[in-house]
Amino acid sequence: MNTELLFDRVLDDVHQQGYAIIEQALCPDLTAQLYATAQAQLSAFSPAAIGRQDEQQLNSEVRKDKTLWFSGSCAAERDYLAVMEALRLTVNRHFYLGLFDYECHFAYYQAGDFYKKHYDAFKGRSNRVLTTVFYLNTPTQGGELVIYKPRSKEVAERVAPKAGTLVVFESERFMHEVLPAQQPRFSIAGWFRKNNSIAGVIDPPR
Ligand SMILES: O=C(O)CCC(=O)C(=O)O
Ligand SMILES: [Fe+2]
Repeated sequence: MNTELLFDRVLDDVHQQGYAIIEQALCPDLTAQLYATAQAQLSAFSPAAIGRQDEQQLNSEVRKDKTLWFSGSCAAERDYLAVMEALRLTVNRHFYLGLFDYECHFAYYQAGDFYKKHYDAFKGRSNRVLTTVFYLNTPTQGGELVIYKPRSKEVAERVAPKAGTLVVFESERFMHEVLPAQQPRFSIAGWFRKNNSIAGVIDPPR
């Protein structure tokens, strides 16, 4: 999909419903290169932490995936970041959200790994405005992303991870979870942030 069409669909769907789910969002070559990049660095992934730096904890009750922050050292990472930068500028032009940067990591869920219901941001406490999830492979079973309706226990969407699918949603509005993976599941989770700082500390630090 060309980026103009992609961005139009993200803008429309986020505007209308607060989230967008777009298949074949990036060219298959780039998706494959990102997948290869993630796999090549597998030994560098580490158990994901939850909470802010001062209170960061490993909580394997809540999430089991392993993550690796982008280093920008590979061409595929830089190409992905360039698309997200263009999306950031487009979103800012249309929604005046004042997004000032984007951070992302690879995530790897092995069979049995999950991420229980959570918000990526809490009203007034975080600077994460928009969440992005981009899937790098297509497990045939398990690992669905479940997005809940705002202030409700009802499911809004159940997304089967599929290589090339991009999901974007408003971080403060949508509770979501990752159901237990049954096969290896690779993705890139990212956040557009606004420039909040709490007690002079940019939040959230890595
Ligand atoms: O991988 C997904 O589908 C969502 C991951 C997620 O919710 C997160 O990393 O915060
Ligand atoms: Fe999340």
